[in-house]
Amino acid sequence: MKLGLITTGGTIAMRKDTSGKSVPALSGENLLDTLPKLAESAQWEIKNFSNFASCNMTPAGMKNLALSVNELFSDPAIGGIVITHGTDTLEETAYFLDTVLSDPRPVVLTAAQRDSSETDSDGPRNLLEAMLVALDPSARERGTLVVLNSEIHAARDVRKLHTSQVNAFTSGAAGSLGNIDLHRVYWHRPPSRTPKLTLPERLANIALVKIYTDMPAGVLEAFFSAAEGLVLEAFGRGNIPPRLVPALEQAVQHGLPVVITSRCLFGRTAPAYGYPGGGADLERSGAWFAGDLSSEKVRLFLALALGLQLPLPEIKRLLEAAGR
Ligand SMILES: NC(=O)C[C@H](N)C(=O)O
Repeated sequence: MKLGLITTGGTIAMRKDTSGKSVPALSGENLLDTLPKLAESAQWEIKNFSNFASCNMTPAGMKNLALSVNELFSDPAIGGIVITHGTDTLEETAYFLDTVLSDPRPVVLTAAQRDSSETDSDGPRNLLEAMLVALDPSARERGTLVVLNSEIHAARDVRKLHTSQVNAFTSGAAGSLGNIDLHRVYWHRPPSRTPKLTLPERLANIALVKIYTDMPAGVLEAFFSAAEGLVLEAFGRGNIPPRLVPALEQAVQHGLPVVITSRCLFGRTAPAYGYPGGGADLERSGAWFAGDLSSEKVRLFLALALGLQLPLPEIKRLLEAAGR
């Protein structure tokens, strides 16, 4: 089968420099050279999209990546696409692609936590297993997938939880979609359906603000002029210090969508508390809730939906469906 390989960079494509620090080094061709089995098992169409650390990825870059995926898929002989990416922002790119891609063929993101200079780098195995998933006929129509450490994750659920370990990625309570064992792909569950959006001409500029104890209202207000929408990463179930509520209300009155997420890694936000600054107070002030979708993913969803100029009530409905 013919597969596409799009390389964007990340530790998987890095090597140690003379000072012992990891820096970008390998092209797509170099990556395939690391494992003869990769070259044998598929015919590859390589696209070296970029070679940077994933702190350089942007929503505009994700949009270009989506266009590159669609361009590769215009070849009916391509059965699936593997994308290599840095782990730092991988879950964002995966979610963006999952939201805007509609082709049933698998798109599988993979990465590494240890660069290619390490004798026990996780890159070659991750790349090989990502290829096995992309080649698997039952990987079709499962949305954008993330393969690391022999696990297959759904883009909407996956998060990087550890800075350095090879088992850094988890899907929390939702669990992984499947795994790879002795070069065989096993599926545990279908992915949950998430709303799809078309690619807008322009992506809206959304600020993600982490709320902290004793945060001055002025700090929050400083974001209003800089953004077309706000994601407030609140405490717990979705609560903020009461003195920030008038600022939130003001943002809503200025027409900015304000979405409450949580600094808790797992579980849903909800307007469950009735005290000042509690979720019910925020809902009354016009804020929206997005279930268990992470702050970063809510930001991308808003950037796409506002970019499409969808009416705000429609965006609220879609976001609630995205957060389930
Ligand atoms: N493991 C990695 O890929 C981390 C790297 N800093 C990146 O995101 O590009």
